[in-house]
Amino acid sequence: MRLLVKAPAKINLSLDVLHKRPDGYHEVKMVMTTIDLADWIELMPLPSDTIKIVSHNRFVPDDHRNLAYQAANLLKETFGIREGVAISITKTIPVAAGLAGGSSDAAATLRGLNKLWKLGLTLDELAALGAKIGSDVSFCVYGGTALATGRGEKIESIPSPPPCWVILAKPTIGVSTAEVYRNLNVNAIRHPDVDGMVQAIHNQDYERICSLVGNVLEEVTMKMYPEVAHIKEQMKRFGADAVLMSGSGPTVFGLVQHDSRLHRIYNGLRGFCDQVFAVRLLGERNLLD
Ligand SMILES: C[C@](O)(CO)[C@H](O)COP(=O)(O)OP(=O)(O)OC[C@H]1O[C@@H](n2ccc(N)nc2=O)[C@H](O)[C@@H]1O
Ligand SMILES: Nc1ncnc2c1ncn2[C@@H]1O[C@H](COP(=O)(O)OP(=O)(O)OP(=O)(O)O)[C@@H](O)[C@H]1O
Repeated sequence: MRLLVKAPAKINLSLDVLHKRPDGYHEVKMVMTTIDLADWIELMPLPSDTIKIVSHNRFVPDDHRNLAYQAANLLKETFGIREGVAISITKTIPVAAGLAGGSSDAAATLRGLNKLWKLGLTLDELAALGAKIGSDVSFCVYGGTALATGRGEKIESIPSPPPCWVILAKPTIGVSTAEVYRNLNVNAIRHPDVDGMVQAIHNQDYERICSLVGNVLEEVTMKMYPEVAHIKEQMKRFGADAVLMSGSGPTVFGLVQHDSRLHRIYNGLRGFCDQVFAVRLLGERNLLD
């Protein structure tokens, strides 16, 4: 049996850092939502007891460093599985972009192998395993929209925001998440209103959602890469309703409700940025199953 699994990207509508923890991670409080920009993971059983990664993207490792490899390996070790699998990854999500591409590939691999190897694990169990691979993996196991706390692995699902377009523009740089967190001064943070964002989503109040978007990592990445600020300014100037950097960046996203404005923003960005996407929010969490 071959299995094809969708691995959607995420954006952070609100991202706050509360403090640095003794274990080196940062305690976060953030609202994340999946978007219809996705990698595809194909899982094929192998006769030998090995994990093989196939990817035609030169930025994606094809060995144990690949997060999808780590997901398969974790299941094999935890449940003593002797079967092999070939994992073919078709990338659409830009790499090292703040969109959780690798994390989503790992989450899709966990969901898919749960079926292929008939493990019968719940999403909560898969999410707990995912947290061992990376902080964003638990959210990606569920998808949809959530309030994430802890180091990002404690997930409370919330309704999805009202429908809108998401325009994404990625400058031609990749960002190291570890470096961005390292450069964050936790004593000089202007905290976004994450609770307000959750409330606005519950109320389906699009204008309020737009007014509350905020990400404390944005300033850090912008200092390192001024092109992020430039893209943000341009996206605002072209008429997006709200504009923010996702995760640790460098991708900037804009929310737009009117189709007419979408084309203007998209074409304007394409004038100076190679990687521009216009997609929809993905909707509720259980659409992934
Ligand atoms: C920026 C976000 O993408 C927002 O969703 C996440 O917080 C990062 O999630 P991620 O890429 O899955 O992060 P991980 O792979 O777990 O960690 C990469 C590195 O980022 C830093 N890190 C990550 C998460 C966190 N809450 N605090 C941290 O300080 C740590 O230095 C860690 O070594
Ligand atoms: N399946 C994968 N797809 C992409 N990158 C991967 C994958 N597995 C491992 N990597 C490595 O992880 C690094 C970060 O890539 P990724 O695209 O996941 O970053 P990101 O979108 O910034 O993640 P996040 O938003 O969770 O911080 C890459 O430079 C790459 O070397």
